[in-house]
Amino acid sequence: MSKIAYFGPEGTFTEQAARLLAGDAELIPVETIPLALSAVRKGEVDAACVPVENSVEGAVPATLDGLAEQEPLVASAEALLPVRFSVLTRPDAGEIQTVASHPHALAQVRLWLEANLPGARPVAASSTAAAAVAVLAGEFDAAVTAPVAAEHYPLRVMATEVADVQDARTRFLLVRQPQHPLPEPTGADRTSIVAAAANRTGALAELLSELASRGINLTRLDARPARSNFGEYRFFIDFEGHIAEPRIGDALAALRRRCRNVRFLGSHPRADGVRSTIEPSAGNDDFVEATDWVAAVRAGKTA
Ligand SMILES: O=C(O)C(=O)Cc1ccccc1
Repeated sequence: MSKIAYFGPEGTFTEQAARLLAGDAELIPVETIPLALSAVRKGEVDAACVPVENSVEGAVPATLDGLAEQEPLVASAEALLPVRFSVLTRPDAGEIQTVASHPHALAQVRLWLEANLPGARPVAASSTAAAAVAVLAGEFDAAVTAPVAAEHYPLRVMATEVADVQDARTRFLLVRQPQHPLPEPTGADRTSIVAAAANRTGALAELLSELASRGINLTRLDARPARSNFGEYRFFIDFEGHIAEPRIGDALAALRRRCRNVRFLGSHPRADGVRSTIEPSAGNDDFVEATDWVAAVRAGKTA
């Protein structure tokens, strides 16, 4: 049976996402995102499930940095979860003075906490479920968690369906070693790369223009410090399409030509099923026809 590590402990949102993506794989909780990624790199598990972006709070830095550094890993699937929180306390809780959770969760319930627990101090925990564990251990008074955490930990449910922004969602990735075969293209796919653009005028614009000129629609652009030199950035770029498509292969080759420091982070079906936009003259058939024409000209068969 294959093994999938997920950002745990048991009862995180990531466990819910891993269950959606796992099939019949064995799920193994791991305390941090870097540890989940390193379990894949070491071959201790076949894949890892990690959160990558949230519609309210944006990117999950530990995942982006973890994918940009060390041995390459490639995303082979994604899941999109609606994010509404539960607030859990010990059954004997008195006054709530501290509320623990993952920073992304705390940021998404700030208004609710101000209105409902005005005196409580927010405290960052490594995950929502780690916060539940800490409440159980008496370290904090309340935890902001995924709804499933209440099934794992004997805590009292003080509130459910808590969210300052309705319809918030988090996207999760299933990442593997690069030798694992990529999923087939479906017409509703996402490709991700990270590129360390040179520190000179127009470098990022040049990379983006390779995608724009091929009619490729971006779905995300995030900058993170390169961490080695102050002022240097890595750009995480997601766009519609699959590396198996001629138009996407052509774009990736152009990006590589412009930037030796580009890393492929995966091509996989989109969880929302949105099909790629194909601009006039920028479909796969157009790329194939143009390449075939050049070959025919070179072979002296046409002009
Ligand atoms: O801590 C968790 O439960 C996670 O899986 C990370 C997370 C935190 C907040 C919203 C979505 C995912």
